[in-house]
Amino acid sequence: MRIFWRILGYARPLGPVVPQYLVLISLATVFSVINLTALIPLLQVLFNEVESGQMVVQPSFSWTIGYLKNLFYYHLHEAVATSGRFSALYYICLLMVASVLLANLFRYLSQLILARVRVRVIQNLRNAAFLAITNSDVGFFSSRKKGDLISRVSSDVQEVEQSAVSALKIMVKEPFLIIGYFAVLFTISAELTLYTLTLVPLAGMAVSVVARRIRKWARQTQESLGQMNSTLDETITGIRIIKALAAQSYIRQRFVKEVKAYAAQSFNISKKANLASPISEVMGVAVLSVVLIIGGKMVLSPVPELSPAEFIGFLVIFSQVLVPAKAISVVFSEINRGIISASRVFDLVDSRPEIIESDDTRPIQTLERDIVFEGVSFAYEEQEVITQLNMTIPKGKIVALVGPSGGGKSTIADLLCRFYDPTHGSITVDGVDLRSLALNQWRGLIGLVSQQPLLFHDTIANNITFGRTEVSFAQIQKAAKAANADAFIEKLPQGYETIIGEMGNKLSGGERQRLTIARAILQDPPILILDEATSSLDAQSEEQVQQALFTLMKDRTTLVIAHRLSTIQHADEILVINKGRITERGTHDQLRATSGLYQQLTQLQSF
Ligand SMILES: Nc1ncnc2c1ncn2[C@@H]1O[C@H](COP(=O)(O)OP(=O)(O)OP(=O)(O)O)[C@@H](O)[C@H]1O
Repeated sequence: MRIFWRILGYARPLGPVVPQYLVLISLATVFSVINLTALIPLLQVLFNEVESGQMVVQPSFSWTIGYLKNLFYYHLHEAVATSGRFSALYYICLLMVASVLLANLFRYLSQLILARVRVRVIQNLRNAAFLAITNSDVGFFSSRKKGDLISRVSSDVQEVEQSAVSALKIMVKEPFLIIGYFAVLFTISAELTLYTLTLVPLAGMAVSVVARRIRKWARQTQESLGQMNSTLDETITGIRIIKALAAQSYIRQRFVKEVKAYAAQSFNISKKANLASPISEVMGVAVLSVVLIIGGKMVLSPVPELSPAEFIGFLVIFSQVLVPAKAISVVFSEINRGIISASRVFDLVDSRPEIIESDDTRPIQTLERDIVFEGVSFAYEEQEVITQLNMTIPKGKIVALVGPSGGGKSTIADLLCRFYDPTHGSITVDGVDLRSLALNQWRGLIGLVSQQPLLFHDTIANNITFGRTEVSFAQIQKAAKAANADAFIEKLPQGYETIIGEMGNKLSGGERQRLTIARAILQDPPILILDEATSSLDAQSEEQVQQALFTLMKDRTTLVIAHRLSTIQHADEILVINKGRITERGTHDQLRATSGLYQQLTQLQSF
């Protein structure tokens, strides 16, 4: 239930619509009740229970249903006396049509309000989940499955909409009707109503047992869905490799297995969920029969406590009570699914990043002097991947990291971006610990050109500006020119407005890289992290990318994870990183003169 209230909390700022809703639903209820209750006088007229000529005294006013009833009968008697039974019938029918019209009008208006609430809840919930994803640490994503995260933001939120939020509709509408109907039932026969009141909860209990079972299955179903999404995502992303390895049948088998598990679990849920309705229906009819027996006795006794018309009216109204009661019981079983999905979404929403700003955060505008790693060690889990690292990147200089794969180069770059904090030692920027700096300001000073260019299914211009709106077309073009990208862009059919496909898959590797370089040039960050691409480009492409990189690195403080000899030759210091430690350091010429790892690597030319 706590989760349910929390879901409703996402309706903010729609709180002020509550009174509006209450008024509308009350009116809808009143007219629905009038509509059904009109049946009793109708039957009385038909059964000749309202005798013509019999006049009653006009009742004196009071705030009770009894007053309304008496007033109605006063006018009914009058109508029968003056115009005859048939006209009375005619008036009652008019009353029924008018009341059903009004009831439905108010119900429609109240449902519009609920629809607004529903839409708002889902909108806010989805945004909150996405916000949590964008706020999460980089490390968060290595321990989570992408498909599972996607399914939390998409299908879990949808599940909340379909069940929990729809349940809201029933839960705030039907109780009003039940109360309204019971009020009338009480005025017809308090005794009979009391009997029925003791029986209704029995029916409810049976349904709640079913509801509890459903929870268990619901969580598993959503988890299976996440698993399926993961496989789907991996397959689409890696379709080239899957085909090249002829692994289609392997991946299909995996997917088929997951789909089967999902199907089995959702069938289990349906088995239980569909039980709710028959159980409540059978219980409903059982309760109705008991009422028939007790009420029948009251009508048939020598001194009837109820007239036949009242009894039929009672039964009709009581059968209507069962409709909302049944709806509520079904909702209780459905709501469980929504609650499970909601708790999966809230898990995500509640995840707190570990990398946060300290209370006394210091602002940073630019790099003045240097970045210093002092005794830095780092472990992702148990195993240390960086050990006692000392290095200085002076302002305006290029420091290159080289070394065998898995040595820890990317981890050093991640530490510099503060995607992770060192487990030991410190990183200082102009003498200030990185952990004390305003995080977003610091990251804003860093331009990251990575091995896997992040490109979106959007135009070239938008991929270069990357969310910055204040940039003119001339600036975009200038950046593209500096990155050696202008020539190929101009040749494209729509130039800068060409859509480049998902992850830029309509461009070549070299073109993609130059586009991200153009983006970095436009961003103009004082610090640059360059994770060079290992993928081999042809000589011409390589030359163009290289030139673009030199333009980019000019006058910037650069940490480069180097894979090309040409970049390294210009580095002010080269650090050879092996198994998390610096094993050699110096300039290209100095290191080449030694007979260490660096010399071996240069002989391979690419590393
Ligand atoms: N998210 C992670 N969780 C756990 N271990 C990780 C994670 N990322 C990297 N590692 C491990 O840390 C070590 C260093 O990895 P890193 O990516 O920094 O190496 P690298 O020198 O950049 O390699 P490459 O040149 O192949 O990109 C490796 O042993 C790797 O398996």
